[in-house]
Amino acid sequence: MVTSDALDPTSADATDAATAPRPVAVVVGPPGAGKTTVAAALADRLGVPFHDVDLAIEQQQGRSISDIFVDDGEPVFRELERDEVARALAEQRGVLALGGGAVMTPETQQALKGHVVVFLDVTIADASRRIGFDRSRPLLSVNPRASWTAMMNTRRPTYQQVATHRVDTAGRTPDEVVDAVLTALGLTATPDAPDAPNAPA
Ligand SMILES: Nc1ncnc2c1ncn2[C@@H]1O[C@H](COP(=O)(O)OP(=O)(O)OP(=O)(O)O)[C@@H](O)[C@H]1O
Ligand SMILES: O=C(O)C1=C[C@@H](O)[C@@H](O)[C@H](O)C1
Ligand SMILES: [Mg+2]
Repeated sequence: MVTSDALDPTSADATDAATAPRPVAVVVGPPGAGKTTVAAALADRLGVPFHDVDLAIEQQQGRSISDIFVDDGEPVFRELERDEVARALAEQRGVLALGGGAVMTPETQQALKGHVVVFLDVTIADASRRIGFDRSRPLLSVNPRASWTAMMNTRRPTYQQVATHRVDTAGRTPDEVVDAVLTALGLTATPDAPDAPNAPA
């Protein structure tokens, strides 16, 4: 399990309202930062559950995020997202990945206060290599590189404001990013988690 008592989801204080159990970490950042990939790998290393808000919305709605944007428009998606983030922050005890734009909703900025929030930083060069800008990202379907850059310029101050930790992903593999997150949070992987480097054979 995690080594920091303050962040241990199974700590004895878990029932105390003042120290209510929370996600070990909430991962934020723009499309292509690697939120889903890194949050899942981090959860594996720590031996805690992984929860992705984008995936949860798609499962709950029974349709893709692209379809929600096309059928109902972005404002409806943002309401669904706001509600799912609030639910996940209240219920999840593992590692949580938010959608790229979730932090721009004021209620979500408020809800993130007091949580451990990791901003995965990335440049346009790495983001475009990673995601290839296919049609599955509705906000990046026209002029993807220019749109991503404008989006990141607008959002960067908010990512920085909501985050308690920033981890640079440039030139790092997902496993190396996980190492950097663990170091930033002062945590070590649980030895018996299946993907821990020191897991028993
Ligand atoms: N550090 C990394 N180095 C190289 N490739 C990566 C890295 N992190 C993620 N990837 C790859 O980049 C792609 C996008 O990653 P991922 O879906 O995790 O990003 P995301 O931040 O969750 O994006 P979105 O906001 O669209 O959900 C995936 O194919 C993943 O394997
Ligand atoms: O950056 C964004 O605004 C988005 C990112 C994705 O994670 C999805 O939440 C959706 O495509 C919107
Ligand atoms: Mg994702």
